[in-house]
Amino acid sequence: MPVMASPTSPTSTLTLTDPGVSRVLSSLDQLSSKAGGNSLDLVFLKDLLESTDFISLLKVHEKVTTPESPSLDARFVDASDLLTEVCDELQDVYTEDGQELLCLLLRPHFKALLQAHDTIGQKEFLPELPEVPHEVDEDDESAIKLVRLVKGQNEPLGATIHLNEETGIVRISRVLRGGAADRCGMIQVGDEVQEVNGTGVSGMQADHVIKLLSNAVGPIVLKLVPAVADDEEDSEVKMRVRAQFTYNPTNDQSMPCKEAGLAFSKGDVLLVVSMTDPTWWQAKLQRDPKMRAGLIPSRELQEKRSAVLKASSWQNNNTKEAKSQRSWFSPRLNKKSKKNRKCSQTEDDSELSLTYEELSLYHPQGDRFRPIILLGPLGVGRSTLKRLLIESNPGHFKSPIPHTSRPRKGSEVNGEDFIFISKSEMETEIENKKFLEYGEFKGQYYGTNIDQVQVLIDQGSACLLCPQPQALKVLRNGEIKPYTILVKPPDLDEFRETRCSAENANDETLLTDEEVHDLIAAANQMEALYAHYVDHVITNGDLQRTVNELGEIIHCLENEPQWIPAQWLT
Ligand SMILES: Nc1ncnc2c1ncn2[C@@H]1O[C@H](COP(=O)(O)OP(=O)(O)OP(=O)(O)O)[C@@H](O)[C@H]1O
Repeated sequence: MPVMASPTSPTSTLTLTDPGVSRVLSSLDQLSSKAGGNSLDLVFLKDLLESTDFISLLKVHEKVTTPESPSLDARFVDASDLLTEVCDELQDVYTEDGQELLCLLLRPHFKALLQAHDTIGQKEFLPELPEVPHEVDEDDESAIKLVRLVKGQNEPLGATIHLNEETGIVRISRVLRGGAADRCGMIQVGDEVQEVNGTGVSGMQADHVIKLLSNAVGPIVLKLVPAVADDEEDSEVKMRVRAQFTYNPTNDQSMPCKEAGLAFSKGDVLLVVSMTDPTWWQAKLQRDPKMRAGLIPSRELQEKRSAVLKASSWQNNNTKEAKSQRSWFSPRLNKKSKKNRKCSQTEDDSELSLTYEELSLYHPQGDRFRPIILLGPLGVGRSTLKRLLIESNPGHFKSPIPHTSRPRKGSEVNGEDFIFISKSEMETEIENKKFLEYGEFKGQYYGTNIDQVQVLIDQGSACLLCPQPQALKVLRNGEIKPYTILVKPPDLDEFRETRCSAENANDETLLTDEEVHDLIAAANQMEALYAHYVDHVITNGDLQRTVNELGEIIHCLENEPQWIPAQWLT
């Protein structure tokens, strides 16, 4: 039997072929002549580079890294059969050596070894990935990426998809950590899936696409249109959250390093880049993603702090009662209001644990539009803006039909002007918290029922609402998915200028300077309290400009993906 030379054996015939190492050796020679051949370090290094161990390692490295290196396929995979044949032959050889060899070959360990060799030799360890097609549709202007990944037989793809029923577009909606899709590192949330192993998925039923993906085994080629990246930093973002509180690290006694803290305001969207420390997360502000990450209290820490705050405010119940009855109107405007508006929900935010609200990407659904809430103090102009939007596109924008307990008048049509129900029915619905808000006028109820909002969503209209802020608690859920715009008044000068030049301007509509100051203060206070529910803030100065701005915001809302509370999508 041939005896293999050990790599360290002095009889080894290995020679150095690596040009890089040869260059280093020749420069060592030059150095050693300059150093007079005395430097021990140089001698040591030269010996090391010329040692057979090192040269063997280099050869191994070269083999592994050379793409053209011979494949690792087994030469033959029938060693067990060969063994049987050899043993048969040896039965007839009666020499001592022949019998000794037969004994050796018949040993169960040897047989098992050859069986193992054959089994491994038949396995395909390097999966044959299908060729990425060269021909790309030249008419298709969108950039595409072809992702090849290998998934085990019972292994899920590790990504969820979302089918837009209107457009038939299938997108990646989640990539699960550590799954096959995540490991390949090329699949992002929002990518549009065009083909799976050459089969087009556009227009396919969602369950067919899921089946196609989950049934595919081994190598899979996905043709994807990359999602439009929000920012370059996206890949390092672990979670996107909206802050429900304002934070200033300089006032935080337990912050380990105040300079490393990140200040943010209620409503700011934060990109959390590290959550490894259970007490202090690292985050950036979405509006300034290029800045370095700073420390923020983790959700766990903030929940504890918020529980302590809640306990102390609970002792002061009377103050809370006063807050829940807060009026968003200056006294004169309040008197002008015909109805005394109330909300089904009167809890204050102090009831909530104010930490972070996790956000997920939501893709517009085509024919289901998110209702738009115009928030703002009375007199800022929300009804006017709502009316102008409806006039601009009456087939699209709608306002829910209000309910009333008062009797129908002459030409009024039930279900068009109002939904007429009895007082007791209305009281039951109020009890059941079905009204976003309701009011009493001359002993009769008027109110907006949440079901009417749902009716508009289901019929494919863009529902416009101008409720009091307390109604947000009824509206903000996964069924309704509202988009909230805070309408603020401009400063006193611009307010004067724009309101005086309005077509309907008269002594009744024009506010005194004091009332404008009250209005501005009420808007600021509303922003301070509800910023974490607000998606956009606009200033209602010039009327036409504000209507145009609203139109643009709503156009984006209906056509572009948006970040919404993650729990609305579960
Ligand atoms: N941008 C604007 N320029 C000029 N006048 C405006 C503007 N916006 C609103 N107005 C006028 O201000 C007055 C108050 O507006 P509006 O009634 O729409 O306020 P509101 O906040 O909706 O209050 P309410 O809840 O009572 O309807 C109206 O006379 C309206 O015509």
